[in-house]
Amino acid sequence: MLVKKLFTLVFIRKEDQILLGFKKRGFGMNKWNGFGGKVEPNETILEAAARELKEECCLTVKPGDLKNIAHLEFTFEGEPTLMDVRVFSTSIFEGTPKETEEMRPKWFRHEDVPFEDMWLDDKLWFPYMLQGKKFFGHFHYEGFDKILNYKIEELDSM
Ligand SMILES: CSc1nc2ncnc(N)c2[nH]1
Repeated sequence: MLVKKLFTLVFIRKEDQILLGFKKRGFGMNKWNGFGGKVEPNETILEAAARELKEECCLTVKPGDLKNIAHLEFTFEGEPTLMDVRVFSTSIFEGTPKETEEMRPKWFRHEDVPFEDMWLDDKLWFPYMLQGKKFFGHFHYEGFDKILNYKIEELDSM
């Protein structure tokens, strides 16, 4: 039976750019990604998203300004884990992105998003996000470098 683990993933937008962070250690190391991580028992998902963003690139957002734009699930052949990733986005933030021990932040134009240095699934669902759509995606991996199958469904509301 699958063990579900809840994660947040935050994308900060500014005009025609999106903020990504280069992960310097831990899970997803050496990949560009959004900001986020685990949800602690004593916090809401929105509070966790705002906390991780601050910890990882020193930006401050109000939890209430985070819009839930996607729900992603990741499963892995032969593994009992289901990663339940709640994706949030906002263009309302305070501060300037700063490098931390965890992440090196950088603004990217949409056409310059470095998919070759990101999780394989990102190039499949980023277009939905960049076009302002809401969606559900499930990606079934074999290891971390092969997607056996996936589905993406647009949603009218989250
Ligand atoms: C383990 S598979 C995976 N793909 C991902 N894409 C974007 N952000 C993540 N945290 C991701 N994890």
